[in-house]
Amino acid sequence: MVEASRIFHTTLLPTFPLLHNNHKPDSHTFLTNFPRKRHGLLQVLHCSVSTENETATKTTTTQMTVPWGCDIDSLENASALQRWLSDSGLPPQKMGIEKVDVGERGLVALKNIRKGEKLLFVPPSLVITSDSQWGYPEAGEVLKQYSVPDWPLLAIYLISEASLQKSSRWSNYISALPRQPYSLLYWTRAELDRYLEASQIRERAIERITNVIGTYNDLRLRIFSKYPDIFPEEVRLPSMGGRVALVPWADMLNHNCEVETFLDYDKSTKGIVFTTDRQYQPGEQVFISYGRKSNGELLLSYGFVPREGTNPSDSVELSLSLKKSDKCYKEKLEALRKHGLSASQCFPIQITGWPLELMAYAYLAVSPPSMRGKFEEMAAAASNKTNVKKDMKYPEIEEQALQFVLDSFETSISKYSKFLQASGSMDLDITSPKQLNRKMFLKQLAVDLCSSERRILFRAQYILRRRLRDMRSGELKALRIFDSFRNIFK
Ligand SMILES: C[S@@+](CC[C@H](N)C(=O)[O-])C[C@H]1O[C@@H](n2cnc3c(N)ncnc32)[C@H](O)[C@@H]1O
Repeated sequence: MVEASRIFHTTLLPTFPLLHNNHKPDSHTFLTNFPRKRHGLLQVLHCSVSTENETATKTTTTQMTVPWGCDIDSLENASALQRWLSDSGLPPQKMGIEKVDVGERGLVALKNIRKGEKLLFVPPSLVITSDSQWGYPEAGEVLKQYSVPDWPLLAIYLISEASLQKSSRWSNYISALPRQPYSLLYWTRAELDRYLEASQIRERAIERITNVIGTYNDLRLRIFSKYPDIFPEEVRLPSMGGRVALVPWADMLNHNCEVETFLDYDKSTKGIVFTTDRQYQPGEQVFISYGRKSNGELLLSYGFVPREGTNPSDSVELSLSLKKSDKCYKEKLEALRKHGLSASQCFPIQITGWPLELMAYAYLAVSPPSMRGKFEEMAAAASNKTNVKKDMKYPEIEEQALQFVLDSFETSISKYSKFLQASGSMDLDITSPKQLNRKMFLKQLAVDLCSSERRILFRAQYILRRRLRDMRSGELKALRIFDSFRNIFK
């Protein structure tokens, strides 16, 4: 549970237009007028994941939005949250919310903090889980009756509570959430295609969005349609990041790639804690780790990209493919499928190297028909099965395999370079200043991500070129020695 409580609202909630009738209209999210009192969830469920025009075009001018969350750099709501948490049982803290250089708002040490010290102690009563009490209990009961998994349940819970506004127990928390998350879940398909064409993270984002939509459609068919009073037809759920608890105070902590400390449940105090892995002076920002994630994964889930070269867990996915013209294409594909792989496969590349599985795939891709007896073992070594020998060596095709990998690196690098060169002059297709900020920001995130991914590929390219050069010059030397021997024995 607590493992999963590394919850970050940005993955769970989008911009959040709700039904209400006495708030300022928003330029890109609109809501229908609905009587608030009777149907808590009716209001709740007329919300949309979209921050794009899509929403506006489907709604009418009489619709209004309820403000929710705040600007990411707003301290006012964050301080109100801190006061409410203290009043609700959060023990005195050695950290306070402040404006910070990394992550806009964050938790900053108020006193000296020792290495190895436990911090936070958020009691279970202040953690949002699938067992939390619903402000609108009918909806909770229906969802539980259908055993809805934790993450969609929590997302619906938050929507529901947000619609209750001040009368929700969590209103201070909800008001402190950043209104505009930049995780890839909130990028439109056009934005993903335009800015992340070079990066494999685009596919991951599309996959995850498809997953969320699939879950929503499933819920709609199975549950919402059966309870139209509670869940009306127009329901649209926000994206949901697959987390199972929300920890209000803890999720003010920003991520640092070099920090090795994660949220945990402390049995003795029955609270959510983390143990510092370094000391902090007063005024220093305190960080946790959101997990050992690549820059692409951080952008995907949390909407930020760490500074280039600062993430030791950074990696980029390289796609390798069998050639359709390969005489043994069918046999190779069959061998791959047997081990859960396909004709096109992604492998993670780090600045320190690439996995053995990638080389095994490359061996298979370049091996001639005379090696068909080895296809099976090559495919097994390329798979993520751990009980097979991975460090295969086939000296007779090693050079071709390395060249094949190098070619794949170079194809990928040229895609990144094309995007990065074009990004300077990219027409953003903007119709409003608000959109301009968003587009500029997304473009910058894409540029940062692509630069860091290309950097890893450049390094890999350099290593491979050297390896091939050494190999070829070694062969040349051997050939020369062989020739001189031949001359001696002539
Ligand atoms: C759990 S919240 C942390 C609190 C957040 N800064 C706030 O003001 O609400 C996670 C969000 O903080 C920001 N963030 C966290 N770590 C960051 C980092 N290292 N660099 C930039 N932004 C970061 C991202 O917007 C992320 O989605």
